[in-house]
Amino acid sequence: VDGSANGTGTTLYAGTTSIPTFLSQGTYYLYDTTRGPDYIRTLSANGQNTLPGSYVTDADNNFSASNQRIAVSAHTGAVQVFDYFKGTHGRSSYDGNNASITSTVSYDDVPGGDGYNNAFWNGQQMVYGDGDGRTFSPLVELDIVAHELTHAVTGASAGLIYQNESGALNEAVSDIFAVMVDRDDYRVGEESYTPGTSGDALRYLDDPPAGDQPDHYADRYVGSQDNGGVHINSGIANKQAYLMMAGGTFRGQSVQSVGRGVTEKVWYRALTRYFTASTNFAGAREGTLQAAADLYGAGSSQARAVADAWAAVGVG
Ligand SMILES: CCC(=O)Oc1c(C)cccc1C(=O)O
Ligand SMILES: [Ca+2]
Ligand SMILES: [Zn+2]
Repeated sequence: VDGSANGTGTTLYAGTTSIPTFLSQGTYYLYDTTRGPDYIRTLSANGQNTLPGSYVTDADNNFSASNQRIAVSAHTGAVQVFDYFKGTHGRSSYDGNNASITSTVSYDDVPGGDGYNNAFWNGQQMVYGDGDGRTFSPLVELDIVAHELTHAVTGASAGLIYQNESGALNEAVSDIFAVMVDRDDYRVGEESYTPGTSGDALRYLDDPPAGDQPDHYADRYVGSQDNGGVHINSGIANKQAYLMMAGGTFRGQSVQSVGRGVTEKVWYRALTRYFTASTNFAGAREGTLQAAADLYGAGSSQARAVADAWAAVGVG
Protein backbone atom coordinates (compact mmCIF):
# COMPACT_ATOMS: atom_id res chain seq x y z
CA VAL A 1 0.00 0.00 0.00
CA ASP A 2 1.40 3.40 -0.96
CA GLY A 3 2.76 5.45 1.92
CA SER A 4 -0.08 7.92 1.64
CA ALA A 5 1.71 10.47 3.82
CA ASN A 6 4.23 10.91 1.04
CA GLY A 7 2.57 9.43 -2.03
CA THR A 8 5.80 8.24 -3.52
CA GLY A 9 4.39 4.87 -4.42
CA THR A 10 6.64 3.15 -1.90
CA THR A 11 5.05 -0.11 -1.00
CA LEU A 12 4.57 -0.12 2.73
CA TYR A 13 3.41 -3.13 4.60
CA ALA A 14 -0.35 -3.45 4.72
CA GLY A 15 -1.79 -5.49 7.56
CA THR A 16 -2.28 -8.71 5.61
CA THR A 17 -2.19 -12.37 6.52
CA SER A 18 1.17 -12.93 4.83
CA ILE A 19 3.19 -10.60 7.04
CA PRO A 20 6.04 -11.84 9.23
CA THR A 21 4.74 -13.28 12.49
CA PHE A 22 6.12 -10.48 14.70
CA LEU A 23 4.16 -7.78 12.81
CA SER A 24 0.52 -7.50 13.86
CA GLN A 25 -2.34 -7.70 11.38
CA GLY A 26 -4.37 -4.61 10.58
CA THR A 27 -1.42 -2.36 11.43
CA TYR A 28 0.72 -0.52 8.89
CA TYR A 29 4.54 -0.54 9.04
CA LEU A 30 7.43 1.08 7.17
CA TYR A 31 8.54 -2.36 6.07
CA ASP A 32 9.11 -3.13 2.38
CA THR A 33 9.58 -6.71 1.18
CA THR A 34 8.94 -6.03 -2.49
CA ARG A 35 12.42 -5.16 -3.83
CA GLY A 36 14.67 -8.13 -3.22
CA PRO A 37 16.04 -7.69 0.30
CA ASP A 38 14.16 -9.54 3.03
CA TYR A 39 13.23 -6.05 4.21
CA ILE A 40 13.88 -2.37 3.87
CA ARG A 41 12.53 -1.10 7.18
CA THR A 42 12.45 2.08 9.23
CA LEU A 43 12.16 2.29 12.99
CA SER A 44 12.43 5.03 15.61
CA ALA A 45 14.69 5.42 18.63
CA ASN A 46 12.04 7.78 20.07
CA GLY A 47 14.68 10.26 21.23
CA GLN A 48 16.74 7.61 23.01
CA ASN A 49 19.95 5.97 21.80
CA THR A 50 19.13 2.28 21.67
CA LEU A 51 19.16 0.68 18.20
CA PRO A 52 17.30 -0.34 16.16
CA GLY A 53 14.43 1.07 18.27
CA SER A 54 10.76 0.31 17.73
CA TYR A 55 8.62 0.06 14.59
CA VAL A 56 6.79 3.19 13.47
CA THR A 57 3.19 2.09 12.87
CA ASP A 58 -0.14 3.52 11.85
CA ALA A 59 -3.66 2.14 11.98
CA ASP A 60 -4.86 3.39 8.57
CA ASN A 61 -1.60 3.91 6.66
CA ASN A 62 -1.84 7.68 6.91
CA PHE A 63 1.56 8.45 8.44
CA SER A 64 0.81 12.12 9.01
CA ALA A 65 1.97 12.77 12.58
CA SER A 66 5.25 14.71 12.75
CA ASN A 67 7.21 11.77 14.15
CA GLN A 68 5.68 9.53 11.48
CA ARG A 69 6.57 11.95 8.67
CA ILE A 70 10.19 11.94 9.81
CA ALA A 71 10.22 8.15 9.59
CA VAL A 72 8.45 8.18 6.21
CA SER A 73 11.05 10.59 4.82
CA ALA A 74 13.92 8.33 5.87
CA HIS A 75 12.04 5.26 4.62
CA THR A 76 11.09 6.58 1.20
CA GLY A 77 14.62 7.94 0.89
CA ALA A 78 16.13 4.54 1.59
CA VAL A 79 13.84 2.96 -0.99
CA GLN A 80 14.68 5.64 -3.58
CA VAL A 81 18.40 5.11 -2.96
CA PHE A 82 17.96 1.34 -3.25
CA ASP A 83 16.13 1.86 -6.56
CA TYR A 84 18.86 4.23 -7.78
CA PHE A 85 21.75 1.81 -7.21
CA LYS A 86 19.71 -1.06 -8.65
CA GLY A 87 18.37 0.81 -11.65
CA THR A 88 21.39 2.92 -12.60
CA HIS A 89 24.24 0.63 -11.54
CA GLY A 90 22.71 -2.84 -11.32
CA ARG A 91 23.65 -3.07 -7.65
CA SER A 92 21.21 -4.99 -5.44
CA SER A 93 21.41 -3.18 -2.11
CA TYR A 94 24.55 -1.69 -0.61
CA ASP A 95 26.45 -4.99 -0.67
CA GLY A 96 25.35 -6.04 -4.15
CA ASN A 97 23.71 -9.09 -2.57
CA ASN A 98 20.32 -7.78 -1.45
CA ALA A 99 21.36 -7.05 2.13
CA SER A 100 18.41 -5.90 4.18
CA ILE A 101 18.37 -2.22 5.11
CA THR A 102 17.46 -0.78 8.49
CA SER A 103 17.08 2.93 9.23
CA THR A 104 16.41 4.42 12.64
CA VAL A 105 15.17 7.99 13.05
CA SER A 106 14.89 10.27 16.11
CA TYR A 107 18.10 8.92 17.60
CA ASP A 108 19.56 11.05 20.34
CA ASP A 109 23.10 10.76 21.60
CA VAL A 110 22.11 12.58 24.81
CA PRO A 111 18.50 11.56 25.54
CA GLY A 112 16.57 14.53 26.84
CA GLY A 113 19.19 16.96 25.55
CA ASP A 114 19.08 18.99 22.32
CA GLY A 115 18.21 17.00 19.18
CA TYR A 116 21.16 15.24 17.55
CA ASN A 117 22.75 17.17 14.68
CA ASN A 118 24.06 14.09 12.98
CA ALA A 119 23.30 11.23 10.63
CA PHE A 120 25.52 8.20 10.17
CA TRP A 121 25.94 4.66 8.89
CA ASN A 122 27.15 2.66 11.90
CA GLY A 123 28.43 -0.28 9.89
CA GLN A 124 25.11 -2.14 10.18
CA GLN A 125 22.35 0.45 9.72
CA MET A 126 21.52 4.10 9.08
CA VAL A 127 20.86 6.37 12.03
CA TYR A 128 19.35 9.87 11.92
CA GLY A 129 19.08 12.59 14.56
CA ASP A 130 16.18 15.04 14.75
CA GLY A 131 18.56 18.01 14.81
CA ASP A 132 18.41 20.77 17.43
CA GLY A 133 16.13 22.92 15.29
CA ARG A 134 18.87 25.54 14.84
CA THR A 135 21.73 23.84 13.04
CA PHE A 136 19.52 21.12 11.60
CA SER A 137 15.90 20.11 11.35
CA PRO A 138 15.49 16.30 11.19
CA LEU A 139 18.31 15.00 8.99
CA VAL A 140 16.13 12.76 6.81
CA GLU A 141 16.11 14.56 3.46
CA LEU A 142 16.85 12.52 0.37
CA ASP A 143 20.41 13.68 -0.25
CA ILE A 144 21.38 12.96 3.35
CA VAL A 145 19.81 9.49 3.16
CA ALA A 146 21.72 8.89 -0.08
CA HIS A 147 24.92 10.14 1.53
CA GLU A 148 24.53 7.69 4.43
CA LEU A 149 23.58 4.65 2.35
CA THR A 150 26.51 5.39 0.03
CA HIS A 151 28.79 5.03 3.08
CA ALA A 152 27.44 1.47 3.24
CA VAL A 153 28.15 0.96 -0.48
CA THR A 154 31.71 2.23 0.01
CA GLY A 155 32.13 0.01 3.06
CA ALA A 156 31.05 -3.02 1.03
CA SER A 157 33.31 -2.16 -1.90
CA ALA A 158 36.49 -0.03 -1.78
CA GLY A 159 36.35 0.28 2.02
CA LEU A 160 38.08 3.66 1.86
CA ILE A 161 39.68 4.16 5.30
CA TYR A 162 37.87 7.01 7.08
CA GLN A 163 40.84 9.30 7.61
CA ASN A 164 43.10 11.65 5.65
CA GLU A 165 42.87 11.44 1.84
CA SER A 166 41.10 8.07 1.62
CA GLY A 167 38.59 9.36 4.16
CA ALA A 168 38.05 12.56 2.18
CA LEU A 169 37.37 10.37 -0.87
CA ASN A 170 34.96 8.29 1.22
CA GLU A 171 33.10 11.51 2.07
CA ALA A 172 33.25 12.81 -1.49
CA VAL A 173 31.82 9.55 -2.88
CA SER A 174 28.90 9.91 -0.47
CA ASP A 175 28.32 13.53 -1.49
CA ILE A 176 28.65 12.73 -5.20
CA PHE A 177 26.03 9.99 -5.10
CA ALA A 178 23.90 12.16 -2.82
CA VAL A 179 23.58 14.67 -5.64
CA MET A 180 23.10 11.90 -8.20
CA VAL A 181 20.11 10.54 -6.29
CA ASP A 182 18.71 13.92 -5.21
CA ARG A 183 19.16 15.29 -8.71
CA ASP A 184 17.73 18.70 -7.83
CA ASP A 185 20.98 20.61 -7.44
CA TYR A 186 24.67 20.24 -6.65
CA ARG A 187 24.16 20.73 -2.91
CA VAL A 188 23.80 18.47 0.07
CA GLY A 189 21.60 19.08 3.11
CA GLU A 190 19.84 22.18 1.73
CA GLU A 191 16.47 21.17 3.19
CA SER A 192 17.48 20.41 6.76
CA TYR A 193 20.55 22.60 7.32
CA THR A 194 19.85 25.81 9.33
CA PRO A 195 16.06 25.82 9.05
CA GLY A 196 16.11 29.50 10.04
CA THR A 197 18.22 30.44 6.99
CA SER A 198 16.92 29.89 3.46
CA GLY A 199 19.14 29.25 0.47
CA ASP A 200 22.09 27.68 2.27
CA ALA A 201 23.25 24.05 2.45
CA LEU A 202 25.63 21.83 4.37
CA ARG A 203 27.94 21.37 1.35
CA TYR A 204 28.16 22.69 -2.19
CA LEU A 205 29.72 20.55 -4.91
CA ASP A 206 29.54 23.53 -7.28
CA ASP A 207 31.32 25.76 -4.78
CA PRO A 208 32.95 23.87 -1.90
CA PRO A 209 34.34 27.06 -0.28
CA ALA A 210 30.73 28.14 0.35
CA GLY A 211 30.72 25.25 2.81
CA ASP A 212 34.19 26.09 4.17
CA GLN A 213 35.86 23.39 2.08
CA PRO A 214 38.87 23.66 -0.26
CA ASP A 215 38.30 23.28 -3.99
CA HIS A 216 41.95 22.76 -4.89
CA TYR A 217 44.57 20.26 -3.72
CA ALA A 218 47.00 23.06 -2.87
CA ASP A 219 44.49 24.28 -0.28
CA ARG A 220 43.97 20.90 1.38
CA TYR A 221 43.77 20.67 5.17
CA VAL A 222 46.64 18.66 6.64
CA GLY A 223 45.75 18.82 10.34
CA SER A 224 44.29 16.09 12.53
CA GLN A 225 40.78 17.44 13.13
CA ASP A 226 37.80 15.66 11.59
CA ASN A 227 39.85 12.46 11.10
CA GLY A 228 42.35 14.42 9.06
CA GLY A 229 39.76 16.59 7.34
CA VAL A 230 37.46 13.98 5.79
CA HIS A 231 34.55 16.49 5.63
CA ILE A 232 36.96 19.27 4.60
CA ASN A 233 39.12 17.84 1.81
CA SER A 234 36.17 16.03 0.25
CA GLY A 235 35.55 19.42 -1.39
CA ILE A 236 38.47 18.77 -3.77
CA ALA A 237 36.97 15.58 -5.25
CA ASN A 238 33.47 17.08 -5.02
CA LYS A 239 34.62 19.96 -7.24
CA GLN A 240 36.18 17.50 -9.68
CA ALA A 241 32.90 15.64 -10.02
CA TYR A 242 30.98 18.91 -10.36
CA LEU A 243 33.27 20.00 -13.20
CA MET A 244 32.68 16.66 -14.96
CA MET A 245 28.93 17.14 -14.58
CA ALA A 246 28.60 20.81 -15.43
CA GLY A 247 31.85 21.74 -17.18
CA GLY A 248 33.47 25.15 -16.91
CA THR A 249 36.82 26.86 -16.60
CA PHE A 250 38.26 26.71 -13.11
CA ARG A 251 41.60 28.27 -12.15
CA GLY A 252 42.51 28.49 -15.83
CA GLN A 253 41.63 24.90 -16.69
CA SER A 254 38.69 24.27 -19.00
CA VAL A 255 36.60 21.14 -18.56
CA GLN A 256 34.01 19.90 -21.02
CA SER A 257 30.72 18.89 -19.41
CA VAL A 258 29.96 15.17 -19.70
CA GLY A 259 26.79 15.37 -17.60
CA ARG A 260 25.52 13.46 -14.58
CA GLY A 261 25.04 10.18 -16.51
CA VAL A 262 28.70 9.80 -17.48
CA THR A 263 29.93 11.14 -14.14
CA GLU A 264 27.92 8.66 -12.08
CA LYS A 265 29.03 5.74 -14.29
CA VAL A 266 32.71 6.68 -14.10
CA TRP A 267 32.68 7.28 -10.32
CA TYR A 268 30.66 4.12 -9.61
CA ARG A 269 33.01 1.94 -11.69
CA ALA A 270 36.08 3.53 -10.07
CA LEU A 271 34.63 3.04 -6.57
CA THR A 272 33.66 -0.60 -7.09
CA ARG A 273 36.53 -1.81 -9.29
CA TYR A 274 39.61 0.35 -8.73
CA PHE A 275 39.53 2.15 -5.39
CA THR A 276 40.93 0.29 -2.38
CA ALA A 277 41.02 1.07 1.35
CA SER A 278 44.09 3.30 1.01
CA THR A 279 43.31 5.08 -2.25
CA ASN A 280 44.35 8.76 -2.09
CA PHE A 281 43.54 11.62 -4.47
CA ALA A 282 46.26 10.58 -6.94
CA GLY A 283 44.83 7.06 -6.86
CA ALA A 284 41.32 8.41 -7.38
CA ARG A 285 42.51 10.21 -10.50
CA GLU A 286 44.01 6.94 -11.77
CA GLY A 287 40.89 4.96 -10.94
CA THR A 288 38.46 7.37 -12.54
CA LEU A 289 40.69 7.65 -15.63
CA GLN A 290 40.79 3.86 -15.94
CA ALA A 291 37.04 3.64 -15.46
CA ALA A 292 36.48 6.22 -18.20
CA ALA A 293 38.89 4.35 -20.50
CA ASP A 294 36.99 1.10 -19.83
CA LEU A 295 33.64 2.70 -20.54
CA TYR A 296 34.41 5.17 -23.35
CA GLY A 297 38.00 4.60 -24.50
CA ALA A 298 41.32 6.02 -23.31
CA GLY A 299 41.29 8.80 -25.92
CA SER A 300 37.61 9.62 -25.48
CA SER A 301 36.26 13.06 -24.68
CA GLN A 302 34.90 11.56 -21.46
CA ALA A 303 38.37 10.40 -20.36
CA ARG A 304 39.72 13.85 -21.30
CA ALA A 305 37.09 15.51 -19.11
CA VAL A 306 38.08 13.29 -16.18
CA ALA A 307 41.73 14.30 -16.55
CA ASP A 308 40.94 17.98 -17.07
CA ALA A 309 38.70 18.08 -14.01
CA TRP A 310 41.42 16.56 -11.83
CA ALA A 311 43.96 18.99 -13.28
CA ALA A 312 41.60 21.87 -12.50
CA VAL A 313 41.58 20.92 -8.80
CA GLY A 314 45.33 20.41 -8.72
CA VAL A 315 45.54 16.61 -8.85
CA GLY A 316 47.78 15.11 -11.54
C1 LIG B 1 25.26 14.82 4.31
C2 LIG B 1 25.12 14.00 5.55
C3 LIG B 1 26.26 14.18 6.50
O1 LIG B 1 27.28 14.75 6.24
O2 LIG B 1 26.02 13.60 7.72
C4 LIG B 1 26.94 13.83 8.73
C5 LIG B 1 26.68 14.84 9.69
C6 LIG B 1 25.48 15.71 9.55
C7 LIG B 1 27.58 15.01 10.75
C8 LIG B 1 28.70 14.19 10.84
C9 LIG B 1 28.97 13.20 9.88
C10 LIG B 1 28.10 13.03 8.80
C11 LIG B 1 28.41 12.00 7.73
O3 LIG B 1 27.51 11.21 7.37
O4 LIG B 1 29.56 12.01 7.24
CA1 LIG C 1 20.21 18.45 -2.96
ZN1 LIG D 1 29.53 11.11 5.47
